[in-house]
Amino acid sequence: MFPPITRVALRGEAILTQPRFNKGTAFTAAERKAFGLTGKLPYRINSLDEQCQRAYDQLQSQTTDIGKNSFLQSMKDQNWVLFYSLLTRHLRELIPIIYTPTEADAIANYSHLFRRSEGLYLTFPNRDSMEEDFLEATKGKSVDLFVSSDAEAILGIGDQGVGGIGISAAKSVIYSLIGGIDPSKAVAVTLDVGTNNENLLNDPLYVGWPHERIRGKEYDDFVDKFVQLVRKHFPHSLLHFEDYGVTNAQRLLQRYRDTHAVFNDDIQGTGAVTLSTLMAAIGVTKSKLFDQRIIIYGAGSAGLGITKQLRDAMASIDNVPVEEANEKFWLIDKHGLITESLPDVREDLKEFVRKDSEWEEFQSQGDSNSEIKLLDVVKKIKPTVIIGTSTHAGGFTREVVEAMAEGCDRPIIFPLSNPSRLVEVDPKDANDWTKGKALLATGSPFPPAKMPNGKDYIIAECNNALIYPGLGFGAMISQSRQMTDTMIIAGARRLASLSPALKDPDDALLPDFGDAPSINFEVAVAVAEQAIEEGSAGVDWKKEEVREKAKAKLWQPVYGEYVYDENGDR
Ligand SMILES: NC(=O)C1=CN([C@@H]2O[C@H](COP(=O)(O)OP(=O)(O)OC[C@H]3O[C@@H](n4cnc5c(N)ncnc54)[C@H](O)[C@@H]3O)[C@@H](O)[C@H]2O)C=CC1
Ligand SMILES: CC(=O)C(=O)O
Ligand SMILES: [Mg+2]
Repeated sequence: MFPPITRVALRGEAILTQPRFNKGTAFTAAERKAFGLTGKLPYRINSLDEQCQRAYDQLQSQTTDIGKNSFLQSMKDQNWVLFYSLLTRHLRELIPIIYTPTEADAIANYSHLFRRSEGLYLTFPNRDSMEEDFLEATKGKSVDLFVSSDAEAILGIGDQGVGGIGISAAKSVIYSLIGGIDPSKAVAVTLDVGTNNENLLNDPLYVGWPHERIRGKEYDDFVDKFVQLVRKHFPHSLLHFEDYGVTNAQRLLQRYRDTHAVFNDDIQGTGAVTLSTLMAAIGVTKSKLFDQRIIIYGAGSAGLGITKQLRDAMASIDNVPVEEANEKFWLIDKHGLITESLPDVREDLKEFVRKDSEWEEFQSQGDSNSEIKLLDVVKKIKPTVIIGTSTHAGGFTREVVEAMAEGCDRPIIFPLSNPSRLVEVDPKDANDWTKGKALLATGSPFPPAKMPNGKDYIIAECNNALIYPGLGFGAMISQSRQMTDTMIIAGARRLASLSPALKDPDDALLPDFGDAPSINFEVAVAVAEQAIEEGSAGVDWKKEEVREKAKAKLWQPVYGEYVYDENGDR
């Protein structure tokens, strides 16, 4: 339960400008007296409902999504309970404003929209004072969660330099809104190691470090200094990595995952939510994971994370050797199908490289035309599943989709690139071109498509936000020292079990985003139960106790009663 009484050491202007404690017109008469606020507020005392109504009316007067995003950003700077209450009451409507797709525009325009600090800015030229900066930002806090980004690959919009704080802050808000994590225990961090985005470097108003990205040992040492500060000062916290460039993302996860509870959302979160969605889809097609032939279009962080997650699940659920499961994947990147003879293939893709001998008819065409294109692969292998994580808008052309539909009864098509404008195929088109047979999920929200029988087909939102808050909350409440693969699979299986398509095959593959809080709670329970069962947990709970304990730890946006105490919180 929310603590009924909070002891607060701030008075007057100081409490009104502290968003964690500010209640605005909802301060009671007794609180106004105790905190020196009687002359600082108008007479009428409002309820939270009334405040939400007023804030919602004000929000509606904003005519653009980016205007609404800025308005909500200001609200977050003023009053957390009101901000999160308003979002909770209008979840489906407002998540796209504070997250994908609108947040992508806010990040791209970060230096022009800048109003005030959103978290911890660790900047390469200030590396010598990193510990002081870190301690200043975390002073007096018991931090459970750090959400960090170096902004090299923000959503599908690439390198955004210091604007990366926007994705850390948005992901952190989702943790509180959907995952029930107390926002006072979370810190959003940007590691500003420069940017290679020419537009930002040439922008006189750019507020980040205007320098090309540092690489190699200097980069590694800088990140390591940050990770070691997290480990030293908050050994039980979860460290979330978001939107790092593909090479660093994989390396950092491998480097730290045995020593701290680290989590890469693009790799592990996306892998998990896609596994859940695919499990729901194969429930409809009544087939096994191992029966699938899967094309991954865009072999970056998300593409490879999904591939490995699906491969591991295939191996464990269908009990097949990993090498055999690897054979079920065809990875395509910007130079076509990844085959033995393709130059400069990343080391981490090597397990999934296809043999040249299987593709000779395409490779004999010579030089640059020898790229093996998506359509070639679709025609030859007749995939049952095609997943897009390429940022290539429209990459799943009509020809591709129709060719796929010729090769299988219910094509499973997940164009997952964000924001919406980068989707590989508009789900409405994929639905029309397959005459309503495709089983669809996208990364950003899309309106329903019309089935041939006139009914709406709801497009599932296969976005890691439907699962990562629960994965994180589960790991945190169980005080797990690691986020293990088995904990992630437990969360993914729980999410899959909640799919509406299990009851009605014409229904959405995933639960509605409006239900994300209760869905993520179920995920968290599954993760914590698994952590206890396998011995990863730091708490000595019994599995049967997890649900009740988790409920008691959920943060909720409601006003508690405040008492002035000079030794209280500030
Ligand atoms: N729905 C979800 O939950 C998530 C969606 N995503 C989305 O997936 C996309 C990729 O994100 P990351 O993997 O983090 O980026 P990334 O930069 O690591 O990967 C993108 C990959 O696509 C490849 N690519 C670019 N153009 C291509 C083309 N024309 N054909 C084939 N491949 C091409 C790139 O070479 C790169 O390997 C983004 O749009 C992102 O928003 C990412 C994470 C989660
Ligand atoms: C959803 C997400 O993490 C991404 O698009 O990068
Ligand atoms: Mg991401």
